[in-house]
Amino acid sequence: MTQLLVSVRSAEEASAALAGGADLIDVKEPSLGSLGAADPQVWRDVIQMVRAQVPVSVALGEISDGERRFDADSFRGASMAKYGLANMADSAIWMSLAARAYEQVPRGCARVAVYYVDQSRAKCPPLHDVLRWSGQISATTILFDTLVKDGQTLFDFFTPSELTAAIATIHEAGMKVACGGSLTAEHFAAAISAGADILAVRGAACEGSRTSRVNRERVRDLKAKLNSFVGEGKVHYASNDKSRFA
Ligand SMILES: O=C[C@H](O)COP(=O)(O)O
Repeated sequence: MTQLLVSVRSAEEASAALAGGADLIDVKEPSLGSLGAADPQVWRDVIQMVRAQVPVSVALGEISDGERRFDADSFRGASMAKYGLANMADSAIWMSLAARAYEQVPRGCARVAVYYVDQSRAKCPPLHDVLRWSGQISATTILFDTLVKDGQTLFDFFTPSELTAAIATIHEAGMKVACGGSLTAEHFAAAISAGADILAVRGAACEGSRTSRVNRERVRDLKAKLNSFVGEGKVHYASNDKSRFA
């Protein structure tokens, strides 16, 4: 069943996301970018607050920001970790640079490989290269996200059928797929129909912009929307059938 991931920047926001029914909590600092790394003390605060009720993932920033060392202890209690690959498209050695950065993620913490769907703006490597490389870091999940948060969503860059095909390829490779990128409830049907395992949101869970606060009621509404598809199996999404899931 598709799960709801909510990105938070504090233990207080994690509490709101949990109370709203989030299935996974992701820690990031949204003012520092799409995958902005929060201070490891924030990771610890969130992990302590969540008390293993749901998995917690941590965002580690961009590989292109340069090597930032994280204390191995900071990852204690984190289930997943991810870096962004923005600005790596022109690097001949991005695969080894990125693989080296992931080496500091302890083995018990699953690695998530990220593909920015606004690839030309993000200047990130193409999807097929990210997938080829994901084996090098033993990634368990591929996250589709947008680098630039200007209102364009995942579906401004992927048609539903392109997303379906990409997810099928990733599933065949034995990995899960998390879909993010300014998704709102009205995108859920298309993403679930395409086969997404996880829907990753921040902006839609916040009171205002994605740098404002996560709101419990908003998370509850998003979870209710997701739950409305339970039992549907693959949602049969078609352009003339949107109203059923709107
Ligand atoms: O991990 C996914 C991102 O936090 C999604 O953020 P967004 O919904 O504001 O694009």
